Amino acid sequence: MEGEELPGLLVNEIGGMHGILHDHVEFLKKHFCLITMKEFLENKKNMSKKVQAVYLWWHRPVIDKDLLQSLPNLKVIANSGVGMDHLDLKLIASFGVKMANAPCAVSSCTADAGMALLLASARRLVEGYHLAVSPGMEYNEADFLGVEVTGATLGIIGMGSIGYKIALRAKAFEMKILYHNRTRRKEQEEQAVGAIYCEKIDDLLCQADFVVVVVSLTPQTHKLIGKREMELMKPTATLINISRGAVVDQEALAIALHTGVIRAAALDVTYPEPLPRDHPLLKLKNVIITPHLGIKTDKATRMITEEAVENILAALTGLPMPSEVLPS
Ligand SMILES: O=C(O)C(=O)CO
Repeated sequence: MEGEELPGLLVNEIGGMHGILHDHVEFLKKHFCLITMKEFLENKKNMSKKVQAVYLWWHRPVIDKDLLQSLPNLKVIANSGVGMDHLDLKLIASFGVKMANAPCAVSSCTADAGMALLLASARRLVEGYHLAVSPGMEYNEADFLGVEVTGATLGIIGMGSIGYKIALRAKAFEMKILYHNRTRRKEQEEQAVGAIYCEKIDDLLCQADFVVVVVSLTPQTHKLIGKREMELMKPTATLINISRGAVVDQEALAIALHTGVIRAAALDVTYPEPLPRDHPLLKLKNVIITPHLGIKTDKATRMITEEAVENILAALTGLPMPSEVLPS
C-alpha cells in the first residue's frame, strides 16, 4: 500500500484496561492508520470516512447501531478472541460489514488455562498457597487431601479447537476423555485423543470427575449447567468454566458448592466480571476464580493481533478471510 493512504483502523484506546497493547502499535501502524475512539469522537466529521476496519480489544469499542451508522466506509470488524457473544452479528451484517474472530491464536493458551485451573483445583493449590504463607503453618493432612488427576475421567463440553487442545493435554495425564458437542468430531475423538462421544450431556455429567465447559455463549447455552446438571454430577466432581460465565448458573453453583453437591469449581469467567465483593462464590474455599486470564499470554496476544490483521487485510482486498464469522 506504499504511496497510498493507509486504511483507517478504529481501536478503543492504546493501553489501559480496554485498549490495544502498546507493543502492538508499531505492527498495526505498518498496515493501518490507527484512530482511537477519542480521536474519532473529537473529530467525527473527518474521521468517520477514514475508518475501514475496527479492531476490538477486550470487547471495546462497543459496536452499536449509532457507531455503525457513523462509519460509512466500514468493511470489517476483527475481534481479539473467539467468543462473539458481545456482538450483534445480524445487526453488523445488515450494514454489509464482515466479522472475524481469532480461533487459531487463542486455542492453546485457553486450553492451558483450563488445564491449569483443573490441576490447581484438584491439588488445592490456592488453599495451599494461603496456608504456606500464613504464620505458623500447620495443617491436618486428612483435611487437606486433593484428588488425583492421572487416570481420572474428564468430560469436555464443547469440542471446538479449545476443547480439542484440552483433550490433547488431558491425554498426557492419562485421563479418560468424554466429550459432548453438537456434532460428533470423529477425527479428533477416535484418531487423535481417543475421546468418547456422549450424545447426551447427562451421560457425560454423571461419569466425569472433572467437567470442563468450553462452549460459546448463545441463547441455547445460557445456563446450560444449572441445578439439575450439577445434581447429576458426582459429589466428588469438579466443574471448570473457561467459556463464558453465563453458561453456568452461578447462584445454583454457589449452593451446590456450599452443600457438597459437587466437590469444587474453578472459574476463569463469571457474570459480571469481576464479581461483586459480596458474591456468595467469593466466600467459598472450594472455588478458584481467575479474572478471565484465558488468552493473557504474551505470545497469544501477539498472535491475536496478527490474526486480526490477516483477516482485516483479506476483507479489505476482497480475499477470503481466514476466520470469518457469519451470523447464524
Ligand atoms: O477467546 C475468547 O473469547 C476468550 O474469552 C478467551 O478467554
